[in-house]
Amino acid sequence: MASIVCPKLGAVPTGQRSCHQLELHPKTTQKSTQPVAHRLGENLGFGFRRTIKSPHALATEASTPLNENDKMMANYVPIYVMLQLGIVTIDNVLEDKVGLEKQLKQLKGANVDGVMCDVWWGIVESKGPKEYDWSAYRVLFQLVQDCGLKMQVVMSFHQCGGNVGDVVNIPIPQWVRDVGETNPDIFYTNRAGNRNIEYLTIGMYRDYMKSFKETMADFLEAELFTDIEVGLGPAGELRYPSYPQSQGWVFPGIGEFQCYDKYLQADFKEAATNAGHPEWEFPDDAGEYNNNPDVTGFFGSKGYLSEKGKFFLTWYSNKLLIHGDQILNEANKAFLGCKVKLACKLTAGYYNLNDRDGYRPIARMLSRHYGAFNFTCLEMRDSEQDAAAKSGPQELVQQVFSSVKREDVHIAGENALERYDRDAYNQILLNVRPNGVSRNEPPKLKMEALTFLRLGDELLKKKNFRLFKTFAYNADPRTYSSVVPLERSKPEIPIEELLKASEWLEPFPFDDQTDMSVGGKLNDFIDGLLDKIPFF
Ligand SMILES: OC[C@H]1O[C@H](O[C@H]2[C@H](O)[C@@H](O)[C@@H](O[C@H]3[C@H](O)[C@@H](O)[C@@H](O[C@H]4[C@H](O)[C@@H](O)[C@@H](O[C@H]5[C@H](O)[C@@H](O)[C@@H](O[C@H]6[C@H](O)[C@@H](O)[C@@H](O[C@H]7[C@H](O)[C@@H](O)[C@@H](O)O[C@@H]7CO)O[C@@H]6CO)O[C@@H]5CO)O[C@@H]4CO)O[C@@H]3CO)O[C@@H]2CO)[C@H](O)[C@@H](O)[C@@H]1O
Repeated sequence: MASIVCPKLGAVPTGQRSCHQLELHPKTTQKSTQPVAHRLGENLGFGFRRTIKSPHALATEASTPLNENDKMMANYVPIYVMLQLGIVTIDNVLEDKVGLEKQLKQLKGANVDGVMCDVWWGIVESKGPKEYDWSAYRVLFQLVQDCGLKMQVVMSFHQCGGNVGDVVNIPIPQWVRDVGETNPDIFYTNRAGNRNIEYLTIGMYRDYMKSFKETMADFLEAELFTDIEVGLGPAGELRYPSYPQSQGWVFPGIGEFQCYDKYLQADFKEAATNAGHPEWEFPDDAGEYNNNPDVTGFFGSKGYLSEKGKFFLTWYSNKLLIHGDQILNEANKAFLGCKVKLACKLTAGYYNLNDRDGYRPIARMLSRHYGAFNFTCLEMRDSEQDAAAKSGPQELVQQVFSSVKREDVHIAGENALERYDRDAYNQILLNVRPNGVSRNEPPKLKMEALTFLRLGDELLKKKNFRLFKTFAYNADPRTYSSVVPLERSKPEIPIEELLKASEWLEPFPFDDQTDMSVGGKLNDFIDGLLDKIPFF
């Protein structure tokens, strides 16, 4: 890496909390060695009150022979907004249909394409195995459809509660938790033996997806759902429950490995024995949730770079890769032929080093399922991070974007935390089109979709919503194009082939700032004045 210190474990200086093993805390990147661009106030004449032209308008003006459809789609990034977590209550009721309808119409008026919604396992199958009750979700889907919006639905096999922003508590079904009472090893377990009941280690989700498909056949036929986000772990993300607030984790603690149940212990023992090292055990010096890495032997003293450390991390990260592959394979079978795209949410903290790309093998795995890679933290800038955390979200997004594109996989994005300010919007806009809008040809770099977190009173406050509308316009929402019918997954890719994609490659260059800015500090000042005018 010439100019950018890539997000990697190996580059973490002592005491820094970034780049942890795949189950650790979520902010993985090392800061860039380049000065972070502070762009406040530089954007006059761009974003305010639509003084810029939308990507669509620019493409339409172009003199090159793009056809109309190409022009429209070339720079287009569809935008979705996440619905509230408890929109269907734990009692399986869509409580405030009238209120929601009003909000959805506001989104539609802001040219938003669609909404993302969790479909909670803990609600739909709460009464017993295979006793599904989809009624409230059908009402919700009908409402969204009537409002002219599309949907990204999340197959939420995980618990709601215990992550940042989880304002409601929706556990996994009681009957599953009852099984856990008699056999707690079905849950992820840390070294101290604490069980985590957010998500199961086993794939028991096939029937749920099949039932969803059968019950929602009419909505599928009407192409209401564009994406099926397949829940692959806590918060719906492909990860271990390695930084649970419910067990006392706070940012930026390093988190803990979650492999101490008897099944994973036996699996590791077998793998180590096959590798000629029956004496190898899990690391006993990897620290606790809120440690700083330098106080641990495994990270601080570079145990992770030893032969044994590498073996463990490879085994641990491969487990996650295989888990994702297996569940996506089931999802692919369940939704085969439907006009939907499978998607998978990812976060930070994978086995990603100076010389090892932790993301591209995942993208390669996704490629065989025609899956999309949905990444987080689009809104975050390095300069906003606590220096002690040594967190570099900008480089992380850049790396992930590049790795995913290199595998020819669709990339989508979300913001990690709720933000309604110009800096966040501008950063998101930069990340969705890292080299800006292209006038004459499709942009080389572009995300395929964007989901904004989250619908609610805060977003719909007059000032916030006004700015959001400018942002949505600059992302250039248009009518969503049809998704092609899902094809059957390609043949399984051997793990060795997947891991070949961990070779480190230079990320694609990103611009310093978006060409679709929603403005800067001065715009905020003017907005403050406008707010005093009641009818504005
Ligand atoms: O419906 C779909 C699913 O929805 C939910 O899951 C989503 C979840 O809601 C999302 O937040 C997101 O969660 C992931 C995320 O993608 C991962 O990146 C990661 O998040 C970590 C994050 O990357 C880390 O940086 C860190 O965040 C800490 C942050 O860096 C610190 O600065 C601090 O933030 C404070 C902030 O400093 C403070 O100023 C204030 O900020 C607010 C501000 O005051 C206010 O004016 C307004 O502008 O809003 C600001 C932001 O709220 O508060 C901030 C928050 O306290 O602390 C942060 C940590 O608390 O750690 C993050 C992990 O905690 O991991 C997340 C969880 O895995 O994406 C999820 C998936 O879509 C549900 O949980 C799911 O069940 C649903 O399926």
